[in-house]
Amino acid sequence: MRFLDAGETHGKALIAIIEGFPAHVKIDIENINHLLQLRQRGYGRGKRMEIEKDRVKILSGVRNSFTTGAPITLMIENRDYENWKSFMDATQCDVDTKKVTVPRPGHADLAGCLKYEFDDARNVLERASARETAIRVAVGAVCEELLKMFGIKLYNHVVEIGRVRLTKSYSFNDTELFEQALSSSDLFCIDKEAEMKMKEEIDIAKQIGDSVGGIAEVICKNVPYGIGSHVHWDRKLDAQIAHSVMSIQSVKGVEIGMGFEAARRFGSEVHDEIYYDDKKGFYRKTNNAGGIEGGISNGMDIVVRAAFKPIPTLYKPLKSVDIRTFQPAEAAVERSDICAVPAGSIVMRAAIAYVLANALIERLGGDSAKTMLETFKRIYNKG
Ligand SMILES: Cc1cc2nc3c(=O)[nH]c(=O)nc-3n(C[C@H](O)[C@H](O)[C@H](O)COP(=O)(O)O)c2cc1C
Ligand SMILES: C=C(O[C@@H]1CC(C(=O)O)=C[C@@H](OP(=O)(O)O)[C@H]1O)C(=O)O
Repeated sequence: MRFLDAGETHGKALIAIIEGFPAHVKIDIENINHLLQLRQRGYGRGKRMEIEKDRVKILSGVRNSFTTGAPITLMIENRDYENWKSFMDATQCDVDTKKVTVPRPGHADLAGCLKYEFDDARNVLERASARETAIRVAVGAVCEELLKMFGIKLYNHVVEIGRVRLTKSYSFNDTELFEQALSSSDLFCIDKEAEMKMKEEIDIAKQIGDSVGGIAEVICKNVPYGIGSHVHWDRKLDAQIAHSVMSIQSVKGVEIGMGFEAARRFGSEVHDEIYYDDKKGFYRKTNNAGGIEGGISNGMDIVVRAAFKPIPTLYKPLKSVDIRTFQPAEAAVERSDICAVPAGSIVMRAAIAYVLANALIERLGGDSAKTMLETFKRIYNKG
């Protein structure tokens, strides 16, 4: 399976084409829209989210709610396009107004202008923008529909905002807690006390014209052993997850399981010892590996964390240089999010869902989900 996406942040729409998705998967469009709405939420989002009401349109590959095996085309319209038409039209538009000539440190503006030879960062930021993550969430939501058929479920939540960490301990089996956090917390946080402090952190950033990042976690449950492979670098599941998650705008670090902490411990404190029971088969008492050993899922929960840097656009702008005059200037600012970690956690979930679906298709043979289910039952003795 593969997918391409296209679309500018203030353009007409975002589009994705998923190719190689199996037939016979039931697609509930409201499940996709639900995740799109969650991605729009989160304390610290800016004014743009008041304009957009993301809903997906399925243009191909699905008939009467079931996939046909043909390429699936997804589209999300940008409501804000109406306000930008005269600057964004493909054939004729005003390219001199809304020019961005003072690049924002931390955004793609300067590097993009240098590489693509522009004196207007608008040509870069329109595509670099995390608006693109809306369509990636739609792709991930379609993938989740396939994963659900095999009992695989993904949960996302926020564990740190700026200097504030989650203090409440939790088990990866606390799935109700994760679900509750999604429906009742506007930070997707399982800990009410930490959530209050996280909001304060965002409020402080807002008051002083700054921005703030954080860490989100995704837990994937019921992933069968044996997806991904040790045999080649680009087939390793942990590598594919890291690639997919790192490609999300503003992600600067990805951890699986114990992650960076493992580097600080002795081997005996890190590796999950192996036990065997006639009923359970092989099992572990710990999951520091985060469900992946040697690039292959080992049957434990897959646990991924990502570090999101603070948003680059600051209302109190950083120092920069005008790319036409080379004179010092303050970085550009129109409007911006202050914190996008909750939204980022949904994007992360989608990025991982795509990787897991792809690896499952490879493992089980992916033309028809019916055959996949039969193979699944045969290998794993289920059902
Ligand atoms: C959901 C989401 C929303 C974002 N919103 C903004 C924003 O409003 N303003 C901004 O400058 N950056 C925002 N970003 C981050 C930038 O898109 C990102 O930093 C930029 O594209 C440069 O890429 P890099 O951080 O991966 O190097 C957002 C990121 C995410 C994931
Ligand atoms: C539009 C989204 O996020 C945008 C990501 C973004 C950026 O620079 O990455 C900048 C902002 O866009 P604008 O400049 O139009 O206010 C965010 O709102 C979205 O998440 O759907």
